[in-house]
Amino acid sequence: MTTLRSAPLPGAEPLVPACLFAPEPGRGKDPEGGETGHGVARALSSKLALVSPTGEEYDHLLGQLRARIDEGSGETIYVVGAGSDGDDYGLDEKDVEASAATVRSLCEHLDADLILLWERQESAGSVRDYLIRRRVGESDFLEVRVAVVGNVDAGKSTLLGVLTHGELDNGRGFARRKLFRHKHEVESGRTSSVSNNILGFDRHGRVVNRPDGHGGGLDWAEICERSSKVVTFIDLAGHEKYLKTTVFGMTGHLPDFCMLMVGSNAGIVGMTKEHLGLALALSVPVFAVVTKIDMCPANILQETLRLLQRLLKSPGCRKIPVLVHNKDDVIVTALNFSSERMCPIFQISNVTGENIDLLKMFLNLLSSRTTFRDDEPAEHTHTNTTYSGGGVGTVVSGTTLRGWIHLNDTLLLGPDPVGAFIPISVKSIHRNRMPVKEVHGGQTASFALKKIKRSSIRKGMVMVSPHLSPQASWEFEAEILVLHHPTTISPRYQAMVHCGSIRQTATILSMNKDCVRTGDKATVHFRFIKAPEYLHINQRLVFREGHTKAVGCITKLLQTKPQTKSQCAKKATSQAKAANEEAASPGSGLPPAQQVWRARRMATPLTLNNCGATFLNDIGMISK
Ligand SMILES: Nc1nc2c(ncn2[C@@H]2O[C@H](COP(=O)(O)OP(=O)(O)OP(=O)(O)O)[C@@H](O)[C@H]2O)c(=O)[nH]1
Repeated sequence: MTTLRSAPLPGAEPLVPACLFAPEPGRGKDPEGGETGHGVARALSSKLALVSPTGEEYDHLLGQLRARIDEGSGETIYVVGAGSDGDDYGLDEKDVEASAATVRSLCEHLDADLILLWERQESAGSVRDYLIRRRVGESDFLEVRVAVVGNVDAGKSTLLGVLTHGELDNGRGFARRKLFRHKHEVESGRTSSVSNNILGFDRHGRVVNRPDGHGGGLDWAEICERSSKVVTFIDLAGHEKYLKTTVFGMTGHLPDFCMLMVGSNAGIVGMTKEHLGLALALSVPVFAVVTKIDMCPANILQETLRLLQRLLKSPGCRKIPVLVHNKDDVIVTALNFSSERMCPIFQISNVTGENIDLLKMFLNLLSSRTTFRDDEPAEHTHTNTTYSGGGVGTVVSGTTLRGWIHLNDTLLLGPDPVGAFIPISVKSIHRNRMPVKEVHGGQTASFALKKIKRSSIRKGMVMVSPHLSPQASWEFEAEILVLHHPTTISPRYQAMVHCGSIRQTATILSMNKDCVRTGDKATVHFRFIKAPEYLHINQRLVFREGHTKAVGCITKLLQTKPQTKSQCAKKATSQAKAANEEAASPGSGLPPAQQVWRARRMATPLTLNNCGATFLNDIGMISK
């Protein structure tokens, strides 16, 4: 059992090693009759392994399952009746029941729930897939973050409305109305900001969210209380106008996975490739959802699927697209999804509800990619700040990257404009609006802070354990790859750096080449223009300005010492002067090359279709 069911897909790595054993006579003994580890290992690989294990074998199983649950951030998929020793898959009814009883007993030992996902018939009998999920208390739940991207009108907000409010769409924007936050979004039907929506699954894998009608809807805290897993969707804008916000959503909200939405009638248009490229650059595993199959002629749907698969297989992408048709496909793709190469494709309709169940099942099987260790010092990044009345004060929200944060902990908040960190105390903690006493790495949370002004908090700030002795950097070195730039990039060029939740303009001070063009790689020395930031080596970054895009990785942190007060005052004066000049004559303060670029950009407004294709062509994602 616990092998990757059926043949692994080409190039996909099995999620778990083959294992498990059977208590056949002589198993686990060498020819002289002595016990051997090798014998147990061989036994572990048989499909009969769980039928009636010996004490030693049971302990092995327990250890193995515990390790796999830890590795899977609290859950794993277990296959009963399929060994890796070459025997035909399947067990007769008696053996399958005996194996299920063993798995149930293992789960009880580990305080985990056992959910039967699917039973199928193979040549030698039944094979069962189980989801095993560690039980969590009422105030805890497993968390997975999914960024939702795709071109405008692909049906992103509508799908989230359908999933999280349990009501189908009418094809004219009914479902998305429940999600929009701004009046102009309701009027235009376009998402402009990053918004979060949650979908809860209970311990039996059933959806917790309920339709709103007749007072049946649940608020976020109620959903979280009743869920053992909560999928948080980060709904991002499809329109190019809001690309800056969408890039921030992808880098700052640290999604575990990316759901790429494609309207079957429109096909691979506009920002689809741009968003896919962004997910690839940030190494976020992608699954695709093709919507509107209810209204799309069969030949157009097939053409969209063909182009999507071609795009995913192309050299720049190197994914393995798999069309998901049934529960079996869902389990196989979920098992292999963490390999990053597999890309399941769902075909759904928000109006008829076709295949929405398969998508929900898949979402329930996704596990967080954040590995978490108990002994790491705490680190939390901020993506949002609000002020709450009623004595609550300033509330910051974001993702805890490492360690534990408890109520009343004292942490260091920073960096401020001069790179300093100040001690703060955590007054209250909420996860998805549910009050909790602590959070750990991989979880999103909001913290109410004592004696902190809202104006002193900005995006990109962190809250870290004092043990980390944090230092902010004005300058850093990064290896970058230019995905698209109309001319050349050279020193003194400025653009926005997105790095985690940091979003700040930086200047190129120097590079290991005179200039770089589309497709070039370079080692670049950057300097932030406004404030130093808290960075890590190996952190991914996106560097962009208009159509210019580069991706990279931080290789060196430079100038970490805070500046002196006089340096700061001097800088503030020169910045104020530059701002006045810019206001009087826009663009005049830029280096000459950028002035030309700016003038050209002003003259040619961005169009929907020119950006994404060029971008992926540049990185060879479209095979010519
Ligand atoms: N017939 C049909 N219409 C759909 C389906 N999904 C979405 N729609 C309609 O398509 C339109 C666009 O859907 P949205 O959810 O606003 O698209 P979006 O991708 O969120 O667009 P932005 O927020 O601007 O990025 C709405 O009128 C929906 O009712 C579907 O599966 N079938």
